[in-house]
Amino acid sequence: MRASLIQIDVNDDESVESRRQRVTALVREQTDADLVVLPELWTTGAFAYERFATEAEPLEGSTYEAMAKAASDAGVWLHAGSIPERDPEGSLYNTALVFSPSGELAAAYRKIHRFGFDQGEAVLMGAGRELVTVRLPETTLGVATCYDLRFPELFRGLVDAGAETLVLSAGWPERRRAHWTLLAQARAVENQAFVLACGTAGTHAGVPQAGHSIVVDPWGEVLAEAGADEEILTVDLDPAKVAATREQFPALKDRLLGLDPPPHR
Ligand SMILES: NC(=O)CCC(=O)C(=O)O
Repeated sequence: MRASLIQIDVNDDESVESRRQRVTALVREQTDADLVVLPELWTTGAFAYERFATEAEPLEGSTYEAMAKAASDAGVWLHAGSIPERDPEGSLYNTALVFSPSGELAAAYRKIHRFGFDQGEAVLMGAGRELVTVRLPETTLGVATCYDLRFPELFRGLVDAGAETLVLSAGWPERRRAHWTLLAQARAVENQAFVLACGTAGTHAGVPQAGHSIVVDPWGEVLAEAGADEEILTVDLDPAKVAATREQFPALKDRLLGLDPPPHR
């Protein structure tokens, strides 16, 4: 299975419409990939809080339409990153969209853990409540967004729901890049799953982005890592490695919490 992570440069001096067109063209070029992944809130920028309300779209808005068409033009599964979604009642969500190779919406995931403590996304956006997995022919995706990376219980829930490839779109800042790499590897090792984590490059709203999108295998080995600038990171994965790792080193079967206590010896 070939995956391409498109680490987009998200800068304030490019308009949303220009970036949307540029990214659509990049996705359409990925005809050799099975799965294409984009970052979090790449239209506005994950830290451009003042633009969330003005740039918010209905679920089936301009970005949805462009990405659905790009997925079908390229014939790829497309995790289109996330959009600032405005629901019919007017509430905002940070919503990731996944399209099938025929351009159908396969899943929408509203980010569960919002970043900012008592400001920014945490107060502007509503919280998602549902875990989302997507069955592909080669693997099952578990979908998560940026700050979710810090919450291992979410990923364990995705694994319990059948996920073998954990896909994270992000707008992670440079100043916490060490956490990004460490946590991506930790999520892969503890869940014995692939982790595909796609971030942004550039600087928006005064926040330099980490870049360094990363692909980690179920043993925790880094298969590919981007640099700091806009880049397409392409990697070939063997989906059978998940089952092989879980069989050869069956740590997931030794979980005790939530199960019956071990018998007394
Ligand atoms: N957009 C985000 O969720 C940022 C997360 C972040 O900066 C962090 O967890 O650190």
